[in-house]
This record gives sequence, structure tokens and C-alpha cells, in this order.
Amino acid sequence: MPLYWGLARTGSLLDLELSKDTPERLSEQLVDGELDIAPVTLVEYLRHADELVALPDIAVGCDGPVMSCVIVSQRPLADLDRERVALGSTSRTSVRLAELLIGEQYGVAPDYYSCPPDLSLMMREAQAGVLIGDAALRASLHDAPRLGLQVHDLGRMWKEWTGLPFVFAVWAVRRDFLAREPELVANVHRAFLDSRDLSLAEVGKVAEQAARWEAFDPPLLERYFRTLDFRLGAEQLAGIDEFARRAGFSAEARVRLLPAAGAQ
Ligand SMILES: C=C(O[C@@H]1C=C(C(=O)O)C=C[C@H]1O)C(=O)O
Repeated sequence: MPLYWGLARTGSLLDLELSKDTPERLSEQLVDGELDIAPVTLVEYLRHADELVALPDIAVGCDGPVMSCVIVSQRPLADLDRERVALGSTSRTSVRLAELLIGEQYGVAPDYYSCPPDLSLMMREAQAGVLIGDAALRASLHDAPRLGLQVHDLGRMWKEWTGLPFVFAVWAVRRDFLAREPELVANVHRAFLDSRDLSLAEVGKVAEQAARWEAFDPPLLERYFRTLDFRLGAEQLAGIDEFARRAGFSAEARVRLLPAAGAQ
């Protein structure tokens, strides 16, 4: 993921205790207070909005297709009423977005259940499944065409529905930690922004390195990294507010950004 590549490249943040884990574990550890700063999936942020502050200008989102957050389906989405739909257990936000789109845009009410993110298992037990990350890329690029399955890109569907960007994850700091260590938070924020900028400037190299342990070639990975939208500004916040409203979060569940340095 281009957001971390630059950290390793420049050796930033080596004086801090860094923790590497899957996105859902990092989200969980942040909301449990085991981590002070971490990426957090949007739905978990919204559930704990009163304890967290988001770092501006960095996120994992899209403005149109995202490629890696998809519904894979054996039949048209309009035909899923009362059919089983598997929700990949590594996702919190894409699964909620998929439920919302299927219910509101297609007017059907499937029977949802949680399932490990494995396409063949999902297709044995259900008519459709929601996948994110590598499993989604593998499913949509390799398996779905081979098996004759439909792929529905959640970023594209959201854009068609609302005209807005979508944000899957933000970087957040716990409020109590921010109050104690504002300068450290500013430094960590800066390091992530620099890492993101460096990685995007050298995205071809990032893709080449990532291709060594992924089942995709460098050009495909480069296209994917350029498809993701790493910004978090006014338009992305509008997308977040629209999702929070449509998904039934309370008016208090809003993403609040850390004020820019010197603005307090
Ligand atoms: C773009 C992605 O977004 C991810 C989607 C998440 C979710 O659905 O809960 C969580 C973290 C994000 O980084 C991806 O995993 O490919």
C-alpha cells in the first residue's frame, strides 16, 4: 500500500513504537485504546466519533471505481431478494455500503451472513459475496471472468447513486492522546503525508515491489494505486456525511479533522 512504502524508504517514525497488522485489527486496536494513531475503517470511526479526530488530507477512498471493493454475484443484484449474500468478514465499511446499495438502489432484501473472504466458499453457499482488498482484486480480475460471475464495483455504484467520492478508511488519533501529544501527532501526520507523496511520485517502483508478492503484474498494480484516492478534503467529507446519513448514523457521528497547524 503506497501509504506505508515511503515510511520504510525514508526511515521515518523509527523512534516510535510501530505496529503492523491487518486493517480490521488496526481499527479494533485504535477503538480499544491499544493504539494511539492508526488507519481506521470508516464505519468504526463513525461508531466511535466522540473519541477520535481524523488526520486531514489522507484516506483510502475513490471517486468512481475503486477496483478492490466489490460485490461478486451469480445473478443480477435486483434478483437477490431473500437470497443468501455473504459479507466478507475482513470488511466493516464495504459490507455496510453493499447492504445500503442493494437495499436502497435495487429495493431487495437478501439474507446476509458473515463469511471468510474466500470467493469459492462464498459462491458455494450464497448467490453473491462482498470482498475487499487482494481477495476482491483476485476475484474481479482472475476468477469472475473465468467463472462467468458479475462484478459490481462499490465505488462506481456509490458515485452513480450520489455523485460523490467514497472514503473507506481514514487515519485517526485518539482525542486523549492528541491532548497530551499534539506535536507528536503533527509529526506523525507529516510523515504519512510525505510517505504518500513519495510513494505516488515513485508509484511505478511501489508497484514493482508489490508485484513480487501479489498475483498481479506491475502495470495492473500501478493502475490500482492510481485508482485509489488518498485525499481527505471537503468533497470526501461530503461523501462521508452522505454515507453516515444514509446508513442511519446519528447526526453526532461525523468525521472531525485535526485543525491545520497554527489554525488553533
Ligand atoms: C480500498 C480498500 O478499502 C478498505 C476497506 C475497508 C472496509 O471495507 O472495511 C477497510 C479498510 C480499507 O482500506 C481495500 O481494502 O481494498
